[in-house]
Amino acid sequence: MARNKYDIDETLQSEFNFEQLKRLYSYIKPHRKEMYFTVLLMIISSALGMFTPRILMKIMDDYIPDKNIRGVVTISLILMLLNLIIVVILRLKIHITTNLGQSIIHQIRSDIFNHLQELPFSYYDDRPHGKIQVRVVNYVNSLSDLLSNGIINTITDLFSLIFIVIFMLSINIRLTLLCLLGLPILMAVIFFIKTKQRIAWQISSNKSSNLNAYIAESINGIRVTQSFVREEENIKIFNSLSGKYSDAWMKAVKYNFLLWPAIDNISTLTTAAVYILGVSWITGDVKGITVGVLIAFTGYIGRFWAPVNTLASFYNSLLTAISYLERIFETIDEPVLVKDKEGAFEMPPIKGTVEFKDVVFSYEEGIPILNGINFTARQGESFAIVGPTGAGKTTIINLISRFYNLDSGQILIDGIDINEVTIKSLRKQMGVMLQDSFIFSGTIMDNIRYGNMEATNEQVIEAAKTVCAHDFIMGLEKGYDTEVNERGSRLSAGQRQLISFARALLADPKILILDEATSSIDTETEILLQEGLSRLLQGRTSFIIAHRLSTIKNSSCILYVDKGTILEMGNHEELMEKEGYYNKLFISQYDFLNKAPENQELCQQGAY
Ligand SMILES: Nc1ncnc2c1ncn2[C@@H]1O[C@H](COP(=O)(O)OP(=O)(O)OP(=O)(O)O)[C@@H](O)[C@H]1O
Repeated sequence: MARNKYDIDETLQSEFNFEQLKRLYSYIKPHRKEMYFTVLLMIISSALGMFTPRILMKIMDDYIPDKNIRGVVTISLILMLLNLIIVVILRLKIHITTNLGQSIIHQIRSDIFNHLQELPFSYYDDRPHGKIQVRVVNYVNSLSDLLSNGIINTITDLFSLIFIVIFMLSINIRLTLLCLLGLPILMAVIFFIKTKQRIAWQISSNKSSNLNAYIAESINGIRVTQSFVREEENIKIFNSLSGKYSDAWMKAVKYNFLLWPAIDNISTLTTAAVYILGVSWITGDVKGITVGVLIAFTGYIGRFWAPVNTLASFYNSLLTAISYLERIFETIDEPVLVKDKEGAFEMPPIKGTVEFKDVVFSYEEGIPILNGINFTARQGESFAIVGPTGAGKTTIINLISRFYNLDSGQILIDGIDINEVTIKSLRKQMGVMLQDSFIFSGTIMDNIRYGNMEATNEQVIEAAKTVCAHDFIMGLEKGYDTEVNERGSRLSAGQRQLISFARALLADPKILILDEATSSIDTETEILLQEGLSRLLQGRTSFIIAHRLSTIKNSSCILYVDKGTILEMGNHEELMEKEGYYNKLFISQYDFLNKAPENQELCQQGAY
């Protein structure tokens, strides 16, 4: 059972997790030199900006009363120069930070994707693919603003604040203290909303994940949806999920929006207080407070609240980012359950003996799927596995490639326990054709070559010829260079199977695993294919699952499996003689097919 579905929220972390920020820093660390340089530039720019109100104060209090026009002109030129330097610094900062943000994001995205490549089938069995996708793309992108601007702006703004307070103090201590009175009020607001805001963002990220999971599922299942006229139902589900996401987002954003009005109100109140008290202090002849001082001071007050605003935004994006980081790191930390054991060695060139010894396996704890499987397939033998649907056939062959870990027992290849060797060296020597013959976007040639990246074009064509795929490929407009879409939607199911069949063969494996490899291939092609297939199986150990029993009649051994147990084992003749499960299955299939007039001719040809 899937651990997670599109309508089930993922669990939330209950605490603000500083560990995630520490880990985020490990991505920033390699770029710290550029970061320090940019912060330095920004500090210079902000320090330069601090001089403007002071210069204005000088004009108001000295040059204008003295009618010193030369002084005004000189000072104006200095101001222009300062602004020019600030603009150049800002341009440089934008350039550096954008590159920086993107490199960090690229690194995080690569780490998730690389890890996803390692994760076992069980990880993908357990959760909707849309929820995985949203982490790699959307969540990582959401960090972009924080990484490219947020951190640098915050450090710079902290310095700006310090400068501003120093400048303000240097002008007038009394007015400065009046202005700083607003800060504790702001702190109280932040403290009040912080936990609610974090949880709101976590919920919002969950809802977006659910929505993405459903969109991915709907796109994958669109053919079934349209066949069963389920469009309206789907739209309803989509609208409900989308609505929940919008509501969650609005709620989270509302907390963010609480901060800005709070800052605005506090800054307006303190500015008003500075004006009112400042004017009354000027008229009351309080020492050190002049018109110039008041004008310069209000200039600083404006600048004081701007960085406070940025810091509050940073705090908001930090909380949002933490809800995404939680998911991103969770994916990167997902344990690779099927991995090389310490001291694992390279699988020597496989000869082909495969032995199952008391293999017990379950996908989920407590629900055994295989209950002690025992058999030995010797080098070059072809083993067929038959049985009712859900019997455990695919599970048996998936274990040979070690796609899952066993609960107990052993699988030995040439006498070596497959747990003892590296997974890559094991899988490289096997040709596997899974039930879902997946086609990647690219050319037909690329798709077949997936089985052996070093294969030449001639080898690819040879493999295609062996599995009777060559003729239909040559019939496509560009032959082997014809582009196919992901999942091979422009190919028929049988054509897709032939391509993945060729792909499996190209690896020239000593062990060949074919799960329903020929189920969608028409019977006439299959008759042709049988010949190629029997040539191909020579010298290789093969495991074939086929519902069409004609395909496996000539196998060295047939395993009849039901409910995770081998009920019968032997070749076709032996099992037919036994008059047990296999015999019953064979006769019922033969009868069924023979009754259909169009099949009679093919039956006589031996296709069934
Ligand atoms: N990823 C999974 N997680 C949990 N249970 C699973 C998983 N895959 C298969 N099963 C269960 O394991 C049992 C055996 O499945 P398996 O795919 O091996 O059957 P099969 O004999 O190949 O069936 P079919 O002929 O229909 O392909 C089934 O009961 C199935 O429900």
